[in-house]
Amino acid sequence: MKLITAVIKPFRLDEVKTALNEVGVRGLTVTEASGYGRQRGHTEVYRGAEYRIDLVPKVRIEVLVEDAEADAVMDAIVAAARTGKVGDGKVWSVPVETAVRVRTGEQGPDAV
Ligand SMILES: Nc1ncnc2c1ncn2[C@@H]1O[C@H](COP(=O)(O)OP(=O)(O)OP(=O)(O)O)[C@@H](O)[C@H]1O
Repeated sequence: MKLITAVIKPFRLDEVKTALNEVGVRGLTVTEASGYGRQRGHTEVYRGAEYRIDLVPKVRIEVLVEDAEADAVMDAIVAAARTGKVGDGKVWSVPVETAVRVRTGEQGPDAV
C-alpha cells in the first residue's frame, strides 16, 4: 500500500475529488493546511489577497491506495490540480506497512 499526500490550491479541490472518483478511489481525507514552496519570495494570490513570504492557504489530501493504483492516482491529482501558476502544489507517496478497517477488522490491501 501507499499513502499519497497532495497539497493543492483549495479551489482545485472539487476537480481533484472528481478525478479521484473517476480513477476508483474509495476514500480520502481532506484537511485545511497552509504552507509555502520554493517560490516564497514571490507573490501568490488567494481569494484576491496577496501572500508574500507567508503561509498560503492550501488543502492537504491523503489517499491510501493499493500499490498498483498509486501511479494512476498521482497522475489524476496532478492533472486536476494544475493551473500552471506558482503554488500549484506538490504530491508525494510513501509506503504503508499496514492498515485496518475498524468496522470489520480487515487488514492490509483489503482495508483500503
Ligand atoms: N518541500 C516541501 N515540504 C513540505 N511541503 C511542501 C514542500 N514544498 C511545498 N510544500 C507544500 O506545498 C504547497 C505548494 O507548494 P508549491 O506549489 O509552492 O511548491 P513548489 O515546489 O515551490 O512549486 P512552484 O514553483 O510551482 O510554486 C506549499 O504551500 C506547501 O504547503
